[in-house]
Amino acid sequence: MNATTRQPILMYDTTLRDGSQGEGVSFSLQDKINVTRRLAEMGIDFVEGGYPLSNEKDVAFFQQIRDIDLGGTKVCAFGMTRRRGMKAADDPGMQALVAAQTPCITLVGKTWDYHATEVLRVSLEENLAMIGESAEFLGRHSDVIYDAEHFFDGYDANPDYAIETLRAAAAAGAKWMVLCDTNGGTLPEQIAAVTKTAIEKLADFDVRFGIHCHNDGDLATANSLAAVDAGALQVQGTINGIGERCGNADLVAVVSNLALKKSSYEVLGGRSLKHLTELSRYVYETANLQWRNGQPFVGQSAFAHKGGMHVHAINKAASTYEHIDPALVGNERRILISELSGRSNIAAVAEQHNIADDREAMDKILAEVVRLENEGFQFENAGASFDLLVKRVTGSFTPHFDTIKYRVVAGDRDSRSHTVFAEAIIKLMVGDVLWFDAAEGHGPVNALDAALRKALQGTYPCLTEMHLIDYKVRVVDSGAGTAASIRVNIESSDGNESWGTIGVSENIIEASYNALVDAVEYKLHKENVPQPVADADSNDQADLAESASAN
Ligand SMILES: CC(=O)SCCNC(=O)CCNC(=O)[C@H](O)C(C)(C)COP(=O)(O)OP(=O)(O)OC[C@H]1O[C@@H](n2cnc3c(N)ncnc32)[C@H](O)[C@@H]1OP(=O)(O)O
Ligand SMILES: CC(=O)C(=O)O
Repeated sequence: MNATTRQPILMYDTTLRDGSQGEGVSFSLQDKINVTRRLAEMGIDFVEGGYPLSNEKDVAFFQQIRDIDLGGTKVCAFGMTRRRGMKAADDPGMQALVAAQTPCITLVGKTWDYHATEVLRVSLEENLAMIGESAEFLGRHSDVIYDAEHFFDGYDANPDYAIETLRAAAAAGAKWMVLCDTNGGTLPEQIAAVTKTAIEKLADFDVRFGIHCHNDGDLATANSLAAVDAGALQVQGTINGIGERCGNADLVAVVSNLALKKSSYEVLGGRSLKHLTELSRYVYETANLQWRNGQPFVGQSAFAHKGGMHVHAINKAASTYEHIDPALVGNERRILISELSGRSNIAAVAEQHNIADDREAMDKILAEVVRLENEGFQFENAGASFDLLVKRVTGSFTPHFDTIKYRVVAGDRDSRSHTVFAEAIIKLMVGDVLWFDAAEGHGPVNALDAALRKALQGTYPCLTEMHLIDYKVRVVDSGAGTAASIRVNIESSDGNESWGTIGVSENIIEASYNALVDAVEYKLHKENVPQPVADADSNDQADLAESASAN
């Protein structure tokens, strides 16, 4: 390989096998097929689909995936060496692996003498026979990738025996030797030294090496990179690092570091990483897990800037506080507004308000943000409320309605349907028309939302497009140290855009109502809906539009 050629490092994804050993993770058959397709589109070289001895779902996966075109991506079935004291051909695990009909079979065997004698309760010779006979039997059907479980702990305890186990697999025809840091406690310098030695000791075999690291010391990515530098040509890991205990090496970070930081390697056949953030979020959603905001490269906070001094600098040059361009991995820069903001945060976020040159306006906005954060507000997830705040402070806010009063009765039980419901009544002025409405809902906020929109939809039909998509409540200590406040965050959507609003009060209903009002006002402002002009003839006597009705 000459100096300009990049060494390909193959990516082996075990999200569907080791990832599903993570607490709280379970994939349906369709999930597994969908994730496999996504991994193939990304250019992942190997996808470990599951353990065919383990369950019917995994058996069905291997049957169905066979008929799907995955381009150059190879599907692997995973299983352990034959059980002690039987022939490989008679072992149900071996038979299940062969029946999976995958181009590669990943065989896990014991490296650590302690595991062989204490866990499997076999002699060291029988363990070597189990590895060799299993690899030889499976190799008649598919390429064998040998996962040397506990390789680093085994090497530490008995280096000669650890190497013997690899030689047993290699002599039987296994194509890959994957060194596993199964307990995840090894340090990068040990990984590098032992990987290098293992490669040297097997120089007489035509085999390639890989690495499989767990994250118990929070070093799985660093350990994987150290092994690559020592000569490993395959990295096993999972998307988002999900997996047994503290998880596996996060392939998102491994791929990004190798592709963007290490010019001597090539991953994913040189493809772009611009769908990496999308893939990460897809896997979180499919596994029904919360995103990890602080996840390097693809997390929502990975390029989120909060400190005023940071934002000031990145407005001049993004590289002052960003290690890569977020677009390279499909992520985006975010500027957060908080009490730690400076004028630069305000100017960046309030770009559409054209106030970048108005230092006085920015100072006023900043002072208002600091004051409100002291009361328990937080604008990071309430961009729409911040937008309205800017309008209010700069004098460009005119409300579309004024609330006169509202009341909620919660917890009533309908004696016919036996359901618990809430009722809300609302009285408000739109221009010079008084609206008085009532609505029911599954809970107080649902009822208030329904009543508010019922009262307004006649005047503002575009409100029929919007609905609530998320509602969060939190108790917060206000800076004043008085009674605890309730912070309500509401996420609304109209199908084209979603927006966050906030309300804070000692009363949960009031906090919710304020967040709802902001949500509605934001929608009306973004649609440029004009505020109604009061009719001069009816100034002294408001029309009463009594539209209250039982739902
Ligand atoms: C490091 C890793 O992540 S390896 C993968 C771990 N993943 C999983 O365990 C998930 C899938 N596993 C399963 O579904 C089940 O454990 C099965 C179907 C494989 C086996 O189930 P069971 O037969 O009920 O066995 P159980 O799980 O209790 O114990 C493991 C058995 O495998 C044997 N075994 C464990 N590792 C190996 C190995 N590398 N080679 C041969 N036999 C092994 C043990 O000796 C034990 O057999 P014994 O009961 O005769 O002593
Ligand atoms: C093979 C495997 O999952 C491990 O050793 O951790």
